[in-house]
Parts: sequence; structure tokens; C-alpha cells
Amino acid sequence: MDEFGLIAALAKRLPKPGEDVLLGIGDDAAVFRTSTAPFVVTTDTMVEGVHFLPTTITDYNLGYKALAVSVSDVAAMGGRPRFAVVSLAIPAAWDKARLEQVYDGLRENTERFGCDVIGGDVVSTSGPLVITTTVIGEAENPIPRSGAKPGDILFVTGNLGGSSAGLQVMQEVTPASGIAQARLVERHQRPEPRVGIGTLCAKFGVHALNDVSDGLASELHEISAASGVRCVIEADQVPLMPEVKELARGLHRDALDYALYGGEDFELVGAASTRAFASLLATASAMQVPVTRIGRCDAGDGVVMRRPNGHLEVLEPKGYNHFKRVDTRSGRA
Ligand SMILES: Nc1ncnc2c1ncn2[C@@H]1O[C@H](COP(=O)(O)OP(=O)(O)OP(=O)(O)O)[C@@H](O)[C@H]1O
Ligand SMILES: Cc1ncc(C[n+]2csc(CCOP(=O)(O)O)c2C)c(N)n1
Ligand SMILES: [Mg+2]
Ligand SMILES: [Mg+2]
Ligand SMILES: [Mg+2]
Repeated sequence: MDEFGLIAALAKRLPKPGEDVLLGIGDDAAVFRTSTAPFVVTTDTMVEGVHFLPTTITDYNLGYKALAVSVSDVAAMGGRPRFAVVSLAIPAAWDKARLEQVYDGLRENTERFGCDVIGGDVVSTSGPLVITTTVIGEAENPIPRSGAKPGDILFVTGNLGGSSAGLQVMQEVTPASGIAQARLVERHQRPEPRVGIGTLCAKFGVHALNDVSDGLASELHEISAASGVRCVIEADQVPLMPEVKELARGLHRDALDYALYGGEDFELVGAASTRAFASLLATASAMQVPVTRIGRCDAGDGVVMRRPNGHLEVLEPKGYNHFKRVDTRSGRA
């Protein structure tokens, strides 16, 4: 496989960029123009063996997901994705045909979100495949994590838990039905970035927003710490993917654990005034995206969850953490 031939072959899989791209793939750097809106820029790295395995994702969906996770961060800022650069560190075991599949998956999201791939990098590696996506977007009114206020409503989009449950059903024998397993795997491999809702949140002045990459508990801790508020959620209000409930029932596990600590659902979690939330709810339902109130912000700090019996549980800031090893004897991180 030749480096220049590979870049040309991958570039061929992509659609022609829009007119704001003055120079795309093929020069020392890309050149684009934008409106006067503030830029947002975010980057994510996916490593074979850490973020995916050949047994947990197809090559096509790897490309889909690599771009989706960065688009999701732009959505979590209330922005619109515009441009992306993609860097690949490629081991000998990955041939051109497989990488073209990855690019076909990328293409699906470049088209869906109007996010042109304008460049990248390819290198060889003696390690696993690494794919890094950097997305540049625009946000008229960027939404930080730090804006939540006491009295705000906490909400999430869609439903949670499906991604980690999908990973589990691909890695273990579970009692979930075939159809449930297929839906969970789809959720793991093909997350849906909430760009439309993110921009609505910006329009209605939502105070704080985060995407769920590491798990709901971890994201709420980030909002709590950045905003200086206490997050109080209701256990029975957290929207769970129905298939997660089915799987958890079969395994005699608490389905909420998938939502709180599983991660990679890439839904949005935010804090909004009662008024902003009402506007969001009304508009989101017309877009057929569920938005659910899960709790509220109080004065104070930390994250707690109220069980239906009234018991308040402190939620630890655990979730996926790259540099923490779980102690298998205590089960603690
Ligand atoms: N190597 C780094 N150098 C500089 N800043 C970094 C580095 N890694 C992360 N950051 C910054 O730290 C902040 C938090 O990053 P983090 O990766 O936790 O974002 P996230 O959206 O919560 O998670 P995810 O990576 O799952 O999207 C971001 O502002 C990010 O740009
Ligand atoms: C094979 C395999 N094992 C474990 C996981 C789970 N996982 C990996 S990274 C991450 C958090 C988000 O990453 P980041 O913080 O880098 O954005 C999660 C939940 C997976 N997807 N595949
Ligand atoms: Mg990160
Ligand atoms: Mg990210
Ligand atoms: Mg994020």
C-alpha cells in the first residue's frame, strides 16, 4: 500500500466539499472561509483495543462512529459542524479495502451533517489502528458546562444505556432476545449525534450542556463541578432504552447502571430554566426527539439520585476513565 495512492483512494470515497472550502484535500493545509460566528473545535481519538475491536464494530460503522463522536461534541456546545480532518495511524494488518469501508462510513455522516472532510494524515504504526477526528463548527451562542444555576431543570435527550449494553451483548452470552441484541449493537455502533437539539438548546438559552460519552453520572459531575451546583436526579425519570431493561432483567442487574456508568450513548444532558425547557420540549417533540426532565439543580455540590422510595443515593463520578484501573477484588475504581 502506497501512502499517496491510499490518500487518493480514501479521498475518492468522499463527496465534493461545499463552496466555503477554498482548498480541500491535496495541499499542505486546507483553506476554508466561514461566517462571523464563533468557531468550535473538538478532537477525539479512537484506538483499536480501547474504543473498538474487529468483533465489536464493522469497518463501515467505525468510520460512522469516529465522525459521530466529534460531531456530538459540537452538538454539546450548541454548534453546527462544518469541517473535519481525519488522522489515521495504520498497522500492516489493515488493507486499503478495509480503510475504504471506514471512509464509506465517514461519508454517511459528512453528508448527513454537512461536515466536509477537508484533510487529515496517514502514518504507519507497529501498534493498533488509531483514528483521530477533529471537527470544526460554528456556534452563535456556545453552551458551556459551567452555566447551570440552582432551580434549573436537568434534562436528557433520547434514551440511555444502549451503547454499553450493546458492547456487552457482543462480548458475552446474555439472555437478551435476538432482536434486542441487534438493536443494542446498532446503538453501540451507530450513535446519533443530537445536532438539531443542540442548536435548539442554544436558541432557547439552555444554561449548560454536555454529551454523554463517559456515562450520565460522570457528565452530571462535570456540570456540577463546572457550574457550582448540586445535581439531583430522579431514578425513575431517567429514560432507558427498552432493550436495556430487558437485558438487565435477564441478568438480575440494575438497568440504571448502564445509563449512569456505561457511556458512549452520545445523548445530550443539560440544565435549563423552566421557561427554556418548556420551549425546548415543545420544539423537540415536533422533531420527534424525546427530551426528558430527569431532575433539577440545587445550591450545593455533588450529584445525587432519588430512588422511588425517597432514598437519596450519592452518585460517584465514576464511568469510563482511561487512566483508572478497576480493582477487581473490591470492584472499586
Ligand atoms: N491533550 C490535551 N491537551 C489539551 N487539552 C486537552 C487534552 N485532552 C483533553 N483536553 C481538553 O480537556 C477538556 C475535556 O476533554 P474531554 O476529552 O474530557 O472532553 P469530553 O467531551 O468530556 O470527553 P470525550 O473525549 O469523551 O468527548 C476539553 O476542553 C479538551 O479539549
Ligand atoms: C472494545 C471496547 N471496550 C470498551 C469500550 C468502552 N469505552 C471505550 S472508551 C469509552 C468512553 C469514551 O471514550 P473517550 O473518553 O475516549 O471519548 C468507553 C465507554 C469500547 N467502546 N470498546
Ligand atoms: Mg476526550
Ligand atoms: Mg468527544
Ligand atoms: Mg463531550
